[in-house]
Amino acid sequence: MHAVHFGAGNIGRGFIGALLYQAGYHTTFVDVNDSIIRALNSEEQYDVVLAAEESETLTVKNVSGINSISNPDAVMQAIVQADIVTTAVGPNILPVISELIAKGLRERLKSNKQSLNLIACENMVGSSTTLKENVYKYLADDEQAACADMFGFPDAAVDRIVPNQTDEDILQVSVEPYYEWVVEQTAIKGDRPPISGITYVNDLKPYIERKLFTVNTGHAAAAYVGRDMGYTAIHEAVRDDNVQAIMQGALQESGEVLIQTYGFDREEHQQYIDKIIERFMNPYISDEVTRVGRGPIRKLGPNDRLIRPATLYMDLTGEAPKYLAKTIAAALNYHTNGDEEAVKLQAMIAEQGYIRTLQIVADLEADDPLIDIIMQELE
Ligand SMILES: NC(=O)c1ccc[n+]([C@@H]2O[C@H](COP(=O)([O-])OP(=O)(O)OC[C@H]3O[C@@H](n4cnc5c(N)ncnc54)[C@H](O)[C@@H]3O)[C@@H](O)[C@H]2O)c1
Ligand SMILES: O=P(O)(O)OC[C@@H](O)[C@@H](O)[C@H](O)[C@H](O)CO
Repeated sequence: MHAVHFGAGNIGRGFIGALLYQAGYHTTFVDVNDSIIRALNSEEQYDVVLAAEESETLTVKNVSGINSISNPDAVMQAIVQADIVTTAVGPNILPVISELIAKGLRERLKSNKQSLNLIACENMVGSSTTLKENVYKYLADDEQAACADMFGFPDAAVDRIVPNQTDEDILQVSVEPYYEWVVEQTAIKGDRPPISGITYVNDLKPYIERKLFTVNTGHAAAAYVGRDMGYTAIHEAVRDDNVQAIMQGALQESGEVLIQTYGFDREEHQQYIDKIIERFMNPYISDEVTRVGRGPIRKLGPNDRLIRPATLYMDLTGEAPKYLAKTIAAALNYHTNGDEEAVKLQAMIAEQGYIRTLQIVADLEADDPLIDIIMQELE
């Protein structure tokens, strides 16, 4: 079996690649980072190290790589032959890889009559659906119709904390032991990919929203409030009582939204929150606040981990989402020169002020009450 995976980064190598290997696939990683691609082709394997008191190492074999900038034709051919295509490149990169995927699918329609599933493993609601919409922009109407018959784009939720890597072996990845990969089975074409680590569900929405509005909401609170208070690592930030109080408060608010929307059991949801906070505290992982806070404009988007639960909380309870608002305020104050979006956000604020910037990035109406609530917290 052959897998093509776009994005040989932290989660690509540390999670998806590992599960594909364990399921018996040869994985061709597609990336623009030439050092990683060269290393994959020369080593043909890499280590995934579980960051825990009793560390374990899995050697992921049967891997190779293609640089999509220098060898796009090889990527197209790999898509023609593939049994599954996955991505973990970041939501902003999905439009960038879509043209090449469209070319690969067009080529495949001519010679390979097997169905294919393409699963985007990005932290967003509707990642594979977004990939599909972008891929279809490059296909004519008749090609789209043929693709709709043959190719599935099941949405997915992926959860495993994989920090930026520091080992001198550029392929080695240190990961937390926990993982969850949930895939929407109703959108699958042909047989379900035989990957034992995947949980197939009929309705993905509760799973992706529970993950995004708990793991990622809590993580964002720790990162933005932690950064504001001078912390560099997540496990240190979450040990600060002030950070902890805001993060816990934000998770109670997003939890209320999830419980009211999906009918989750209150006690079980609290256990889910507690487990996640324990994961953030893992002393064997050093996760930088700048990785977790990366892309603040994306994270302040209307459907992302902060604005969406805050809006729903107001709608459902009629109350102010005080702790989510504190986190959003900290996100608006997020400064770091190494992050293009953080620099852009601060330039927008300097030029247009907080209120207008928030309206633009969060797509809020000028009279949305959330704006005032956030501004009060900002002060
Ligand atoms: N790291 C985590 O803890 C984690 C967990 C769950 C989900 N995710 C999601 O996985 C995705 C990737 O995150 P990450 O942490 O692995 O980031 P990362 O930066 O480590 O990896 C992204 C990879 O994509 C590559 N890339 C960039 N442009 C590309 C292009 N045009 N074609 C092919 N490859 C390209 C980069 O070179 C990099 O290797 C994001 O959507 C993230 O939200 C991450
Ligand atoms: O990947 P992002 O930028 O959407 O979010 C940063 C982290 O919260 C995220 O990568 C988590 O580590 C991951 O979602 C855990 O499953």
